[in-house]
Amino acid sequence: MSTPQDQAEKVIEVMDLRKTYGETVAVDGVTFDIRAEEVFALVGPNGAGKTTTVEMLECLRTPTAGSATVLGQNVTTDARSIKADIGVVPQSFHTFDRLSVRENVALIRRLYDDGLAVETVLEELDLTEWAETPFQSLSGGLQRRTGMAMALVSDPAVLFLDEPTTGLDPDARRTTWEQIRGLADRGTTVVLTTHYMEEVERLADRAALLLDGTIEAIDTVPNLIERYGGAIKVVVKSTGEPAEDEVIETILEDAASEVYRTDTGDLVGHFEDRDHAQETYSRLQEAGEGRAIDLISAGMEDVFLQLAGATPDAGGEIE
Ligand SMILES: Nc1ncnc2c1ncn2[C@@H]1O[C@H](COP(=O)(O)OP(=O)(O)OP(=O)(O)O)[C@@H](O)[C@H]1O
Repeated sequence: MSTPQDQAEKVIEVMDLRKTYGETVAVDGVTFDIRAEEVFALVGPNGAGKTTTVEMLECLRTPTAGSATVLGQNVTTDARSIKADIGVVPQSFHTFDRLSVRENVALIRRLYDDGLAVETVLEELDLTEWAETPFQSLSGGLQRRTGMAMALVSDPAVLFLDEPTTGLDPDARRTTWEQIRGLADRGTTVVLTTHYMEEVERLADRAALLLDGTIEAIDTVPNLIERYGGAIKVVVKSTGEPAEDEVIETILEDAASEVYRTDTGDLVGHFEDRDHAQETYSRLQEAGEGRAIDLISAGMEDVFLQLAGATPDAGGEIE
């Protein structure tokens, strides 16, 4: 049965795309599509093939085999016109470091016949206050934001962001998420690569998990979590007095599909059903009289753990 989402306009269509560098298979035959106005995340640890995949879509690398279209145009034969229609913010990008934010954005604007007014883009990304500041004097977060402004001033239908918040502090990361979400809400299709699972949960409509050049799973974020995230957990923190846990333990034993005690003495119950977990959590709170009890939902970290056997650290490594 086709759903409304299936019928949404496909902005990018990828068929059995492959890229090898000598003996190294970087992308091993991936097939997926990206729909209009969604935020689509390619996730995976270092070396999974995320950058190579998007660089083929950005027409920066030639596929070894397979095919891909961006806005109906072929990445191998229509590179010039695709490049004119997309915006790209790589992890590191070229600017004139001594020129101001406004001057850098204006320089890019001049390369295009059509596009947005420089001031509009600066406002959209909350950069007006920094417009006169030389690029080299900006914080990492503002430099990244200037890169986004430079990519957006041509008014692209699709924006590619390579690890948009790597190296940013939590505040700058949250601001970036809000701005990216805002762009998608106003009609830009956003394709991003990341190894931050929280970023995927906060930002992405759909995600594809890449491992060793192949797609292990692809779906909406809630569907991925429901399918691969595993149990919802209710955790009753230890008081150091196991005798105090009798009533609590009985409630958990009766309700949960599995109950165990951690090394630190916390009691953990697993639930498949959210409502059942919530109801048990409420009963435990009543019975526990002020005991610390947590209801922990599954998330993308759990999805990654399930599919890759480990979660990536801040640097994207999973060893
Ligand atoms: N120019 C290149 N020449 C040779 N091998 C390459 C080249 N670029 C990437 N690779 C290899 O291809 C594989 C996929 O790399 P890619 O950069 O696409 O992964 P990634 O998921 O984007 O990783 P990261 O998060 O580190 O950017 C890796 O084994 C990498 O070493």
